[in-house]
Amino acid sequence: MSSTSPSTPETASQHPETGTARVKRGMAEQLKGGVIMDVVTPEEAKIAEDAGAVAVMALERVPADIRKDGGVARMSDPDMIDGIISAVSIPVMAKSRIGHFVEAQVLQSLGVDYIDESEVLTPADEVNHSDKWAFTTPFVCGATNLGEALRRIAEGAAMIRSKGEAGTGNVVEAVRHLRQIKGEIGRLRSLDHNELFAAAKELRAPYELVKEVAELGKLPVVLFSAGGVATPADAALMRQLGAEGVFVGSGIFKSGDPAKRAAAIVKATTFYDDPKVIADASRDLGEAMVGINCDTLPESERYANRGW
Ligand SMILES: O=C(CO)[C@H](O)[C@H](O)COP(=O)(O)O
Repeated sequence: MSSTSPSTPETASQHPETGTARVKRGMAEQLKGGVIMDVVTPEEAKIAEDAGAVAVMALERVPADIRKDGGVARMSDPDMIDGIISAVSIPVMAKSRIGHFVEAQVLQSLGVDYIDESEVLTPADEVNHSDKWAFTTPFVCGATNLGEALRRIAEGAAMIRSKGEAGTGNVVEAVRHLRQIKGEIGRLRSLDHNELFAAAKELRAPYELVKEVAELGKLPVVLFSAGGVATPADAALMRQLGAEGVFVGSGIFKSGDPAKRAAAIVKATTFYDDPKVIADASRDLGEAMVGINCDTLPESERYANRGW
């Protein structure tokens, strides 16, 4: 395994029984260019699959409803996850709370294809994320900046999504976080090798990972964008800004015509650099979800602040 990359060797050899980083990261590679849709029932999962989603994400409530209803947001009911797995042939992801490694163990035992250790659910641990190397199931995690992304990768995440502000229907934070991550990667590339040690200290990330990103000019795992994508043009924007795919939740299932909007977002994600196709995909979609202005959102209601 040491022939892969600096971010993988010790983990694979220390945990040979739990699946290799190469396999886990490779699964995310297969989703590139696609849309991963939040679903809360088997019926929604079917709508997502029929619309062309590359995977679905099972959760208890879409983020807009978590915001509206409040309370503690947890892993979905196992029966619901089983139902979603049976309903579709595409990969099924499911969310665990940050640091709730027992929810993650349960999700792995249910046979989900990916676990999202997600800030959208109520964190279970205010200090520690789960040790993701301890699982055979790969994990995706959110990040608002490069240091956060690299800390999650050091813990074993095999895919990163920029966080955005889930459940707002407002793409502004998704843009901010993706630009932040891409901008910091660009800055690392301009440093000479002597400067990478100080950069690692500033990023609060392992030196070997920082060096790898500086050399590659990208993360060593797939980078998607999430949180607030609500229209075909939003999805295309994130792709043009460098996201390798998008997660969409509330924007689809809190809209007037979920099936139509889901298909339109898939089309725009595929043809993200063709304004004519995006224009056509944007026609006659019915009502978009009502959004929230992020500058009026109190700090305590910002999910992106969860995780560190
Ligand atoms: O956490 C997620 C990614 O795993 C959600 O799927 C995503 O953030 C949904 O946000 P929104 O409802 O704003 O589309």
